[in-house]
Amino acid sequence: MLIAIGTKNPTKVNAVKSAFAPYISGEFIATKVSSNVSAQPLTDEETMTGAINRAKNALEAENAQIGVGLEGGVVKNEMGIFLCNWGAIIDKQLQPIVAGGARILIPEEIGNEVFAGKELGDIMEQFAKKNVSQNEGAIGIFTNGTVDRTEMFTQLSKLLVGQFLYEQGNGLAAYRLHKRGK
Ligand SMILES: O=P(O)(O)OP(=O)(O)OP(=O)(O)OC[C@H]1O[C@@H](n2cnc3c(O)ncnc32)[C@H](O)[C@@H]1O
Ligand SMILES: [Mg+2]
Repeated sequence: MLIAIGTKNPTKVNAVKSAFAPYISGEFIATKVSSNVSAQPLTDEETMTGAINRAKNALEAENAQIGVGLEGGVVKNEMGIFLCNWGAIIDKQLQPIVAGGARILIPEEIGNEVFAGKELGDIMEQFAKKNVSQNEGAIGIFTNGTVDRTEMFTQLSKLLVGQFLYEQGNGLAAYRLHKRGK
């Protein structure tokens, strides 16, 4: 089975491989695809849509059996600005399984810069004076290294593969999203 992962970011690729490998035997291929949403999603819906689009685009680009997409974003509510992450698995049925990742508050000044139009990855690079998004991630920086971006995406990927296996074992499509929004 060919499993196409819609990114070249090593935190995402390594997370999918380590979460899927114990359960699904197959070959993994990392492929750079569009998310068809903005580079910096600002809502749960946009972030989830980006994950679904990456999964679909990866499946099609590599003619794979399964496509996987992971997308990072931020969300704002009355309590503050939070990291948000979503992931999706898609197969030839093209109806996605989705799961969300951990979320933490980010400093207000950083969140405001994101909502003013900058990418979080670029802000974090300036803030930490090194590449963050392909290493520990903002989540790793702001949790003092207790949970890094790879670990967060690994748990998210386990949620995805677990739902996929549950569905296969039970013959249910309960976890498939049937509505795709716009
Ligand atoms: O190559 P891709 O897969 O696009 O990897 P990316 O690091 O750009 O990741 P996303 O597009 O999914 O994330 C959208 C933006 O949010 C940033 N981002 C999201 N979560 C982050 C985190 O935990 N640490 C650092 N940057 C993060 C990221 O760098 C982008 O600017
Ligand atoms: Mg990106």
